[in-house]
Amino acid sequence: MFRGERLVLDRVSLKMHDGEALLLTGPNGAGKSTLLRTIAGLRRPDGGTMRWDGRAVTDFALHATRLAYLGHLDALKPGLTLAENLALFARHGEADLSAALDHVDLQPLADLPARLLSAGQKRRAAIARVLLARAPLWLLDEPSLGLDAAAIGRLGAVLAAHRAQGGMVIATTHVPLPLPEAATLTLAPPVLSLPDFAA
Ligand SMILES: Nc1ncnc2c1ncn2[C@@H]1O[C@H](COP(=O)(O)OP(=O)(O)OP(=O)(O)O)[C@@H](O)[C@H]1O
Repeated sequence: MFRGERLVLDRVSLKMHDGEALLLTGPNGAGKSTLLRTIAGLRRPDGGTMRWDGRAVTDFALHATRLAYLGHLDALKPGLTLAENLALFARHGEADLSAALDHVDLQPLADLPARLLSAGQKRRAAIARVLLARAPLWLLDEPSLGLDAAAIGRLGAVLAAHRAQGGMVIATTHVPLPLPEAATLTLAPPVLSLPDFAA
């Protein structure tokens, strides 16, 4: 996988089964987010194959229905309330929305305009959105970023519940995450060459 002129990921291979979790680690610039976005179908690999249940992924619209992606941006509409924002993703009704808010302890803020949420509250809202997707594969880019200790505990609970139901989790992180028995894939530091600094 190239980013610009630079080969960022090369000969990376991974396999996941139901209920498993994988931590992507490595220094800044190693390609963790790039790998996660590639698995999410948001970037096309320059080489290699991605398979789901043994079949090459070619229909990326279908692939998108299998996963929930949590990136660095919160993607909340600032003028809508938290509940209105999440309702856009609650395909299984109000009870589902309410349960998701409970899981991240945001029920009391449901009617607050999203622009008034703190950074950690926005992160919790993004986790609620992941829950609402009801997808088997969760792709989480630094999910604990900005979360306080209590919120990290609740994140651990939702991750465990997801895996107990056969769900899979791939998460990038620079800090320990509440993901017991997760495998770890450590990406190598980026190789910087003179052309990287040119122009
Ligand atoms: N839009 C872009 N164009 C060119 N190169 C990019 C672009 N975005 C990222 N890169 C480069 O791709 C490499 C991998 O970036 P990536 O964001 O995947 O790393 P990361 O491991 O997630 O880093 P971090 O720990 O800082 O989040 C970096 O060297 C970065 O400079």
